Amino acid sequence: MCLAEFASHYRIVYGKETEDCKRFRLLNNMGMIQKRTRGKPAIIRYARFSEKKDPENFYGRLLKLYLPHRSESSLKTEMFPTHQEFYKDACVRLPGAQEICAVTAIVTGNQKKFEQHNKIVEQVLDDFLKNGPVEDAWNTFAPEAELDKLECLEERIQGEPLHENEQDDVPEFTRCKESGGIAVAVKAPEMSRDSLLKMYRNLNRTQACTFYSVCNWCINLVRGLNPDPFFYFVTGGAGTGKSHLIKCVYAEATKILRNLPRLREEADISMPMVLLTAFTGTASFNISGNTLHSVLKLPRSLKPPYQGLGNLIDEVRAQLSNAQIIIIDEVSMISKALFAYVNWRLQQIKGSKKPFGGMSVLAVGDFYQVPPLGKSKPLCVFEEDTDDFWKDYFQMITLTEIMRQRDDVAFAELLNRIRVKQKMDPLSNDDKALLDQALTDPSRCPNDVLHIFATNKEVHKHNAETVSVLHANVTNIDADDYKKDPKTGVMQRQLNPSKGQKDNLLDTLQAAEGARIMITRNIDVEDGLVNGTFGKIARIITKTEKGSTTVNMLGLVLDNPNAGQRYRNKLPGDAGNLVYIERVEENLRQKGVVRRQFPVRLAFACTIHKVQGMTTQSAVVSLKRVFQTGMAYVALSRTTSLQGLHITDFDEKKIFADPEITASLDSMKKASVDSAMPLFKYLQTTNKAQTLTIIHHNTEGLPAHIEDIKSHHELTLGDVLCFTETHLSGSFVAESLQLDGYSMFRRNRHLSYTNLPHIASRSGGGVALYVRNYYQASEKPYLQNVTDLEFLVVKLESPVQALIAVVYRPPDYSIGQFLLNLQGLLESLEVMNCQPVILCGDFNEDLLSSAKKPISNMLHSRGYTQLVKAATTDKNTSLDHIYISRVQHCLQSGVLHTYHSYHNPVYCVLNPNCI
Ligand SMILES: Nc1ncnc2c1ncn2[C@@H]1O[C@H](COP(=O)(O)OP(=O)(O)OP(=O)(O)O)[C@@H](O)[C@H]1O
Repeated sequence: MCLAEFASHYRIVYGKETEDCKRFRLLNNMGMIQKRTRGKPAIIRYARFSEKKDPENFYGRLLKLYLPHRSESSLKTEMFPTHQEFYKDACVRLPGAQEICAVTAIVTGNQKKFEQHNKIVEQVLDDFLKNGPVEDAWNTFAPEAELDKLECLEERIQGEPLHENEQDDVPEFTRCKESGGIAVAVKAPEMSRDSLLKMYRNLNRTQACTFYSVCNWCINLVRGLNPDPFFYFVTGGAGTGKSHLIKCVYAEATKILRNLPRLREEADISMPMVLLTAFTGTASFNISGNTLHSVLKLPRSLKPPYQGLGNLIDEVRAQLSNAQIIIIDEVSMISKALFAYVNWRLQQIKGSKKPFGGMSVLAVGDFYQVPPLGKSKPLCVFEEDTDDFWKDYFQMITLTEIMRQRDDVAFAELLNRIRVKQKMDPLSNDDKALLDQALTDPSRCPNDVLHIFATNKEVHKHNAETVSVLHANVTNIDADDYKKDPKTGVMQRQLNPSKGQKDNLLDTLQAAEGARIMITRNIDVEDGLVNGTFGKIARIITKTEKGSTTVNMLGLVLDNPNAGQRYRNKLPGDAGNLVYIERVEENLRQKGVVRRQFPVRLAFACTIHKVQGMTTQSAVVSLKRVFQTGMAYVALSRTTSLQGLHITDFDEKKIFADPEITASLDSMKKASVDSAMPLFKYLQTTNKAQTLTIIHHNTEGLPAHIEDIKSHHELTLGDVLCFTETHLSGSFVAESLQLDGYSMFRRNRHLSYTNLPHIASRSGGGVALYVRNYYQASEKPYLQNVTDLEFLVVKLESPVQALIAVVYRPPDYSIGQFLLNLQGLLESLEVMNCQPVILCGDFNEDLLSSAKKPISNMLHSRGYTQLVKAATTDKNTSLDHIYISRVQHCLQSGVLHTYHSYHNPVYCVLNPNCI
């Protein structure tokens, strides 16, 4: 007995009314069967369950009992009005009545439980059968879920590009170009090296660790070391600097990867080495990237089976041939299906079965913010029966320092708590008191500040009200609708727009010069004209034709001054900052109607979904109709300070995170990026007061890099900083070259040579030494028999003793002569009778090469040990050395990272107690 067969007899067995079957099917189709359990469908569920285990199951036997001997008509005479009566009868007739009784008891129990609202359900179903499905049917049961559904549908429709061929041809209309290209270039103006350096300097410690980890991977790739791809997930609360980090990683990784031998020789370096992508147009423009869909040419429907690229494959392969890393921003908005597609697509493009085609992935986002559209679970939540690339590969890095609200620490900390607050968790009294400061009566909220609501309905209402309050001259711009004449097949212009359309383009746009607006369509992703770009209307341009006047262009001033470069200077007489947009065209849901309208809406207010990723000075946030996890958190975290935040309709229950997210993030693998800062890591576990840390760094110019040095997280941990290639000249030392808390000693190149004028007269070179003020230190300037050497010696007198020398050997300085002079220096150091002696510098002798190493050999022969074992330059050479006379003093040594010099700093931590 199969289930279908049983179900087809079901009506006969219960025979109450033939509508039952229809209802069952409807319920089933609506996916409501689990929730709307009535007695009968529930029994079908049990049948399915027991059937699997035992083909000779209860229902099978029931049917054998009732059906084989009777015709359908005789059965009908034996209809049972209720389950109970049917079971009573079956118990008497069927052998094994005990088992049946047990099942009956379960069924009766379930019936009581599930059928308690039977009457209401019956009524609703009758209504449903009579009137068909109502669009917001769920509203009665779950208003929040319905809102969610409708909003998501709307957002999705707005975000999707139209297919070229979907349009009916309306005469004389040129559509705006949809962007579909590959992200081969940075979209917003490329940042200057100076602005990038400023951003690198500002990286906080975790941001810097991540930055260096990725850069290090790139350097290893360039060095030919074939490192395994990385799969990092960078997360952190709103404003913790995820986008800032992405921009830094993208720029530096691209710079390093340009040196890949393969690229240097033959490849076209205009093709991207790093793919910079995000799910939405706004998020991609924010990071100067492109949408994931357009970069990987993903289809709209993600349903399996996987659709390959077809004829496009060669073109896309060529365009992505250099790509080594893909960065995906706002990954929390990406569904599992889309993520799986990204994997397949990259495998196809790269012709490799390795995960993501062998590329490294930097996924960035915050799962505590607004979740993916529709029903899809967030990527990080593990599900048994779906491909889980996330759990298998990704390692998490958490940014904790809030950068957006860094000047309002109390507010920043409050936001961190709100981010993870569960629905039933109460806010602490302190947090309540802090939020109380932002509670504002709606009538007292400033009109000219962005209002943030949960739903589109609230947004539309606020916009309509505000435009008439703030602007006297409001122009109503009706949509131009065209409808096909069924007789002639010609598109006819409609006198009035079709009203009540739920489409992307408005029936009537209320426009006014000075009014805040938001673009609602991806007009040009590369140029920043995307769904979610904010600005204001500056000019309304009309044209008159055949006596009727229509608006044909809007001149906008966009909040992001970099956006819309390609849409400027279209009309004489403006300041060049206006971005002109025209109407776009769209098929309405109403069949056969094509609409032309400006893809903008008023934006005195917008939804929470639209403000994700935005930073603003002030905003009014209404929590009234918040319906989803993370929404309140996103809304409340937009302003840079609590002072700029106004909250209306406060309800702490509206602030809630998804517990599944907390659980899944807790169990996620953590990336050990702190190994990118070995010195910091080591000193964290050590009593710093009992160590002496010495760092050597070839700065490639102290004046050019002093700011990089001051902001370096590990250089500033050194007690003694030995610098080579200071590039200083003259006797004057700028104040900016001083380091807070350190005393500076220096020796310029031209003072260092007496017999080698060709070196002395060259710019560059030079050495300097900074000693932390905690130590009493003195320079040993005049050493007998030491000439023609760029060196500096400082003696630490107390609280510990050590003799520290820094040396620079220019690459063209002959080895023989250099060795002689170096020997002179060592002899002078030895007679000072101070141990240990530490000699560090850039010797331009590669310890990793197979060539002879006369300098290190000579030092070894005099009892010195070289401490640095790894490469110290981008080219995998080890030119920067630290020699120590008594190796037992060394606790730790290694190489640090920088972005500003070809040379990486080298360090050692010594034990002064031993000294
Ligand atoms: N290291 C930094 N130094 C200086 N400013 C920073 C730093 N990191 C981020 N910021 C600034 O803090 C603000 C928020 O940063 P960003 O947009 O990168 O955060 P986010 O984590 O991407 O936020 P959201 O999750 O809301 O999108 C921005 O104004 C950014 O310029």
